[in-house]
Amino acid sequence: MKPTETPLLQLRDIRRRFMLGETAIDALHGISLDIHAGEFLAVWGPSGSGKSTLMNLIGLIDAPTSGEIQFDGQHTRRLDDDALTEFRGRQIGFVFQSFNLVPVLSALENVMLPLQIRGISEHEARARAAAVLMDVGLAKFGLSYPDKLSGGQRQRVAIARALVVAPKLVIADEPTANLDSENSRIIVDLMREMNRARGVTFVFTTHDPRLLEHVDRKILLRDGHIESDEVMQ
Ligand SMILES: Nc1ncnc2c1ncn2[C@@H]1O[C@H](COP(=O)(O)OP(=O)(O)OP(=O)(O)O)[C@@H](O)[C@H]1O
Repeated sequence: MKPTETPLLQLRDIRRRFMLGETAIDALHGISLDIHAGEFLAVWGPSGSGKSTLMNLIGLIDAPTSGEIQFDGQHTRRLDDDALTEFRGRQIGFVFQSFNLVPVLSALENVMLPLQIRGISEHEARARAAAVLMDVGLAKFGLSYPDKLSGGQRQRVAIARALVVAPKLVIADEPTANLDSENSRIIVDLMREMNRARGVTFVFTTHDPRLLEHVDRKILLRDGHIESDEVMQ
């Protein structure tokens, strides 16, 4: 990270209020944060602290109630829904705790899907997807369907699917929540390897402090506030 570079993400005084009937729930209370290209960052904290809410805002899936988010210098508030969808599709990959693979598609076809949605030919999509599957160690499993893969393997497919469009940012909300501790470690190591090899920025959330050992930076959320923001040496 070069300190003079424009941050990949700039969040300024972000607030997010949910209304449950007449009751207001303030999930985030004025978060300001810069994330630089190439960072490998974990957001952690207790249940209900606002981690998923923050991920949805950083991933441009949700909009803040107030405050400003710039992605690569672009004021996201100025994008309409179609522009935002297109922008998100090009710039951001997502990994979910429940893997979210399409059960009727093979591992390779799942990874091809984001490329085909963008109109890339089947031939090219197949070649690009196969290359990324190889990078995540699943070259031999391209023809396997999700129900024949272990949880750890499914999450590797999901990481390949997130990376195949060559996004600047991958957001992973609790990517290890459905995995045992050994597979959790393997998934965090794989994300780290992909971060280093491809220069892709990763932001992931976790409840598990053991997974914070190899991150560049860890942000502790509590009650919708940043309690600490530690950069590792
Ligand atoms: N759609 C919603 N409607 C109402 N309240 C919500 C909504 N989404 C989140 N909240 C509330 O906002 C607060 C933060 O929730 P959030 O899911 O971001 O926390 P979290 O840290 O991700 O929790 P967990 O670790 O359990 O997933 C909680 O009080 C939650 O109940």
